[in-house]
Amino acid sequence: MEQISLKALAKINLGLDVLRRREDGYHEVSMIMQTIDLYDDLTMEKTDEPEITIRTNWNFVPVNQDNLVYRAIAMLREEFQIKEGVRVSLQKRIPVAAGLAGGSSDCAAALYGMNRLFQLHLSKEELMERGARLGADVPYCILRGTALAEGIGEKLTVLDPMVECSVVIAKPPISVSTKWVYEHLKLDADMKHPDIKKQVEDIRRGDLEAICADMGNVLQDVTIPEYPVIGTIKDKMMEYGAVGSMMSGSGPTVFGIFTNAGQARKAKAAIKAAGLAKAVYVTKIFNN
Ligand SMILES: C[C@](O)(CO)[C@H](O)COP(=O)(O)OP(=O)(O)OC[C@H]1O[C@@H](n2ccc(N)nc2=O)[C@H](O)[C@@H]1O
Ligand SMILES: Nc1ncnc2c1ncn2[C@@H]1O[C@H](COP(=O)(O)OP(=O)(O)OP(=O)(O)O)[C@@H](O)[C@H]1O
Repeated sequence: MEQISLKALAKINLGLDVLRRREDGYHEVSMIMQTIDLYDDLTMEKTDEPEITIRTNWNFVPVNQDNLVYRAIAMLREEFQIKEGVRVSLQKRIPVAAGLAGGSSDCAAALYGMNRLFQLHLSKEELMERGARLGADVPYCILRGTALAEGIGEKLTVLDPMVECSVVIAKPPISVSTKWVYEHLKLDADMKHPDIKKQVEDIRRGDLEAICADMGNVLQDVTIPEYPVIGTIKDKMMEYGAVGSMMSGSGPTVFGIFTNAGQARKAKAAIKAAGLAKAVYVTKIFNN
């Protein structure tokens, strides 16, 4: 095989709790991860020249070692002493620095692609282990589907598949650094924690109303006061018939869960018309 084309899918967090801050600055979390049908296209091709080259449609996305795709390829090339180079074409669609794991998912796809292109015979678990070195969300992006993520996000338990539904994604025109959000989180006794265990049970029962009622993301305590537009988009989603709406990951993207695709399209139009976000998509849950 000389070339491979892959879909790098985005995720949302249906629940996100932070339990404690570790000595190294990372946080112990308990989160419910869900893949959605919004993706970047990644094509990887073997080359004789021993270089990694990345082309992308979005000029603000780095194409050097700052790109997680580059790091994934470099890591496996070194480990397996690969002489050939890799040419990558990356068609971005997932908003960047948005809380949708865009970079992490591209990275996961690159690890998967290297394994196939160079027949490295790594198992999924072995790929996930290597992914954890590049980012907390990368192992999940290799696993995909509905999962509980613990530890710093790398300890994964597969859950029952999430109820099929429409998902509206709206990214307001602000960039939020994940590091900054975690650093500004106040882990005190007043913090309201979502009940992740209960939400796991809601998913098992396939009860969409309950899943949405139990949604919670503690990182919103940091982002909403700083960027009130996040709260305004949530309100708009609810006004237009969402069963639930919340910020994904460290934000600023807000997602809305809809049982009716027509309502989802109307919510998208309303968010755009109100000038709350330009990057608005109607997509759906993606189960493996
Ligand atoms: C917000 C989420 O996207 C939710 O899924 C993840 O928790 C973040 O995952 P990620 O972007 O893959 O995170 P990394 O690239 O590994 O880390 C970025 C920064 O986020 C902070 N970070 C990340 C994960 C974690 N469990 N605790 C943290 O404190 C650290 O300051 C780190 O420097
Ligand atoms: N393949 C990539 N696509 C987009 N950005 C990337 C990529 N690789 C590295 N980056 C860098 O990573 C930063 C964060 O982008 P990314 O889209 O991964 O964030 P995110 O959606 O917040 O992810 P997460 O949900 O994991 O926090 C960007 O500022 C960008 O410069």
